[in-house]
Amino acid sequence: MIRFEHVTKRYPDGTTAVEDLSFEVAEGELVTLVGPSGCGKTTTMKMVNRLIEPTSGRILLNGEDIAAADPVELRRRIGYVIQQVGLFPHKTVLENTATVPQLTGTPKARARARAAELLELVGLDPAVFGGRYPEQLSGGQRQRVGVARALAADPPVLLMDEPFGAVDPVVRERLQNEFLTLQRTVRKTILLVTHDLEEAVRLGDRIAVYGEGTIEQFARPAAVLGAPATDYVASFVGADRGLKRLAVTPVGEADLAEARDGEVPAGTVTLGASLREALSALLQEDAGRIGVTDPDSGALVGVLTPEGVHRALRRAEPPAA
Ligand SMILES: Nc1ncnc2c1ncn2[C@@H]1O[C@H](COP(=O)(O)OP(=O)(O)OP(=O)(O)O)[C@@H](O)[C@H]1O
Repeated sequence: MIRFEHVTKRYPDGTTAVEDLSFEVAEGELVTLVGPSGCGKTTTMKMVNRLIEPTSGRILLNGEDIAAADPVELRRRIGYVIQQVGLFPHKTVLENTATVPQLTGTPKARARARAAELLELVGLDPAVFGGRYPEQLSGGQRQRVGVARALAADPPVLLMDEPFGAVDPVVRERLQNEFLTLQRTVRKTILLVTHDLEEAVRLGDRIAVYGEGTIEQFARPAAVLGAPATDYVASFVGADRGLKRLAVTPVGEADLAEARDGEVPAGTVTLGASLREALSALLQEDAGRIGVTDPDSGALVGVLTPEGVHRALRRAEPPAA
């Protein structure tokens, strides 16, 4: 779907931002680009929608060399979500979301109906939030509008640059989870830039770990955590791999104990929530057990205890390095 072939970008002052990059993102795949500041992630991404032109090499979108495409037409096929969401301050949430489809000729009523659906999809009730202005939203809500707006034009490809960067860790984790659920339905081809390894691991089907201007490892999250390809990746992944795994390991049915007769646990998480979320809920409960509910029906599926967390972590043990 997106294919980089020996792409190098040198800026006019001589800085080499990326060197000889080759990788491919499959259709419907979410690839995260992660690495320290200045390693070339944003440059990589902006070359896909031609905000930046490569010095050499080429980028193919669906087999077509993007250098031959009309940039405006190209950007219509590629959604772009950035950290500073860039909502129009004088337009309501609904108007912001409906902007692109309206620009491309969708009749106003239809664009708005679709915008309302998308707001619903990103967890914002259009009846409550549709009429608000961006300044009347929290940071997390603004980022959801940014995602809804990018999806409104229904582009097959999404570029996301630190899309959940501006919110606190708890909101961030919730947004990431919602986004993953959403991605299961919309199946866009996504390149997502982050400097946060946990985010990269949690969201990515595959991760590109950047060194300086080159990709050190391009692999599935479990492989990056469990079998770092180079010393650089190993040190970037860090010593606390076990803890990071909490964030990317979901609570599964096999980890649960049966609820006691008539038990109504005070704290709950949904099946599929991360172990980190579950552990955080567990630590707040004196009972040492929390309920786990079905994400669709809300019914109690079982209870999770610290032993269950341990079991889940062992189940998810990555391959030895
Ligand atoms: N217009 C420019 N002119 C010269 N050098 C640039 C330009 N834009 C970026 N660079 C340099 O290219 C390198 C890669 O920058 P890039 O923005 O791609 O990094 P990044 O990995 O996205 O960093 P961050 O996480 O800090 O956003 C850096 O050394 C940066 O200083």
